[in-house]
Amino acid sequence: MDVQRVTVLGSGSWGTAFAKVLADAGRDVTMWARRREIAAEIRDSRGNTGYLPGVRLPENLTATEDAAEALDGADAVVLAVPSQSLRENLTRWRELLPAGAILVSLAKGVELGTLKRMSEVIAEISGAPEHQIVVVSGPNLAREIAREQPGAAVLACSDHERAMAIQRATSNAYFRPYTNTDVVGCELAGACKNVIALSCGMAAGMGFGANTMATLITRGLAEMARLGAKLGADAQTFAGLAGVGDLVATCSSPLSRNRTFGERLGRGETVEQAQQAAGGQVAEGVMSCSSIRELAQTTGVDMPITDAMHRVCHESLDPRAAGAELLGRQNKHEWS
Ligand SMILES: NC(=O)C1=CN([C@@H]2O[C@H](COP(=O)(O)OP(=O)(O)OC[C@H]3O[C@@H](n4cnc5c(N)ncnc54)[C@H](O)[C@@H]3O)[C@@H](O)[C@H]2O)C=CC1
Ligand SMILES: O=C(CO)COP(=O)(O)O
Repeated sequence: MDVQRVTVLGSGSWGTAFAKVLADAGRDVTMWARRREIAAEIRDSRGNTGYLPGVRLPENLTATEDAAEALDGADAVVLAVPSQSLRENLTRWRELLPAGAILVSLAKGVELGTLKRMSEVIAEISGAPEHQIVVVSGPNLAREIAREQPGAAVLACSDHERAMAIQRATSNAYFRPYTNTDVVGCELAGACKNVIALSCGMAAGMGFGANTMATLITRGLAEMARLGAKLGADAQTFAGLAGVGDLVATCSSPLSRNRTFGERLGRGETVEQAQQAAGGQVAEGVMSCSSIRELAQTTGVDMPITDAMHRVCHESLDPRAAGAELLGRQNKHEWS
């Protein structure tokens, strides 16, 4: 199975950085951009300054605002739009997807309303079987990868051959992708860590230090892993790149949009103010805290940090009151 021609649908931060990873691994890449001027900038000036300032894109990467043109003849199609817009976007693209193309999901979220993981949404809308869908997860802050800082990722797919085809298509001097067959665990971990990063940002915004961060990261990991166990994920995944790896990167980096969003809330800004400051870029945890909370409630899993983030973001709970509530919960055994 050879993947040479790849289409990336979405030209935001991660879509562009991932397109560069593919191009630097020798693939021919065409990006689709919603805005004509972004497609023109990528094509003509080799940059996407709004999302990745200072990054020069390789010559074997081009862009168009025409989805049909972008998708023509693709061996693999990378879906690089925010989770809550994936259904709507994919519905417009589904007739254009080349038969048999591997569908690669970059989004980290759980759909509001349906509570579906992204690969489930992709299978439903595209009609593709699950073994044709590869999920990318791991500690992948787009700006670091676009600057060619060394990093790794997980490519999860029930079909090892397809995971390996995408592995070959993304391996380069600065990016090391590993394969994994635990699609459920990788997707849940990627979605949940954004919510925990919101909480860490919030704690930082309130002036708290390393102990508070480590507590939120560790107890966040515990609640993510509980949800994963309930939904059939492999426990090992949470100790790997998609679990603790992504959690540590996102919770501790000022480059994370989720952490930054939380930090603004912790400093006393409203959700609307934090949203405005994000300048149209997505902090997935703000929506996923609600869908993950509902998923936890319907499956009987205790996720107190996620519940608190939902109430801060959507029910006007004050971040300090949320912190006090988390500390005031009934005492318990660490692993109960
Ligand atoms: N930025 C990062 O470092 C990483 C992001 N991700 C995930 O990848 C997914 C995409 O993220 P980014 O590329 O960073 O997002 P972004 O906000 O930087 O870009 C989103 C792209 O999707 C397009 N788009 C199409 N329909 C849209 C809609 N209805 N609303 C908003 N944008 C729409 C935008 O025009 C833009 O090109 C997210 O689920 C994110 O969690 C995963 C790993 C790293
Ligand atoms: O998923 C990410 C890093 O792996 C990016 O996190 P943010 O969306 O918070 O920037």
